[in-house]
Amino acid sequence: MVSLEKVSSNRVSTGYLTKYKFPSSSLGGLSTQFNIFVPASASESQDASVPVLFYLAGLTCNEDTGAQKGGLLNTAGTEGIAVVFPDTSPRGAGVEGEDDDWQLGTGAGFYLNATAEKWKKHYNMYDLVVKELPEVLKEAKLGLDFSRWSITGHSMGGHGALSIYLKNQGLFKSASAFAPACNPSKTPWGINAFTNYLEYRTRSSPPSEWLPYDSAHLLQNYQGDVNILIDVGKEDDFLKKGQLEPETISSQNKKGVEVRLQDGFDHSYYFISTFAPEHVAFHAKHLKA
Ligand SMILES: N[C@@H](CCC(=O)N[C@@H](CSC=O)C(=O)NCC(=O)O)C(=O)O
Repeated sequence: MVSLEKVSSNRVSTGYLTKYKFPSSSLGGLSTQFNIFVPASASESQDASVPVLFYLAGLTCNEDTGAQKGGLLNTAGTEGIAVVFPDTSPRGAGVEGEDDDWQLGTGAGFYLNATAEKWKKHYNMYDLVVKELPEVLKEAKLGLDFSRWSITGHSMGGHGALSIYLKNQGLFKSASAFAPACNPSKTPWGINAFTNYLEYRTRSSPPSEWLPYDSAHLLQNYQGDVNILIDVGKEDDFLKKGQLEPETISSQNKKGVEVRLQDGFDHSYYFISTFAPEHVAFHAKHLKA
């Protein structure tokens, strides 16, 4: 039994946003924090259980960023969906250089399991999100139904949401992303992260060890139906700098994938909060089908 400690709780929308912390085995025993919004419908009757949406935030963010600025909770509340906001990396791992660069280390866990010696004890955000956190939440008996689970995220977190969805066929009902890094094995943030976090021996370019974390590659090789919604702002500086490459997804013309380019929007939470209600409604449709 994991010791889940309540840090704070705030009334919002139709329920409460509560912050918890617990020692994470995925993160080498380090304490990690997450926020969870639970709508009132989860506790109205003893056997009520609500569907779950995970929101994965981007570089330099933490468990508060999406909860406070994402604009997801009013629609989640009226739709009766719980929303979980994990942190973006371990904190205080003590790895040399982990606080030197905003694109690597603290705040930049890339939702993968590190295999390189230096990082592998603590930098396992993939296991935290996909395995450990759901188990901790099930044990806590908060009225969540993990047979109805969807995932979304922004930027690095959009990469996390799409790659986790595509790596785990059947686990999630739907995935969505705001300005995701779609092809990280070939774009600067991803190349930097994968070079550091992932041990690789292959001489291919990109190394084959990186491909299980590359959404464009995973979609290319995916057999079966998908439910994916992606929004990207046309005025996003990271789009212009080649970090996102949404055409590596849209050009595949897969049924069930919608990629929308939005006029005038940038990479910020103004963009995310504008489209967040539509993303929550998209997930609600699939979670309640
Ligand atoms: N400090 C950086 C910019 C960092 C940044 O823009 N982070 C984005 C996510 S980028 C991809 O994962 C973010 O969500 N920031 C939080 C916010 O509140 O906007 C720089 O120097 O460019």
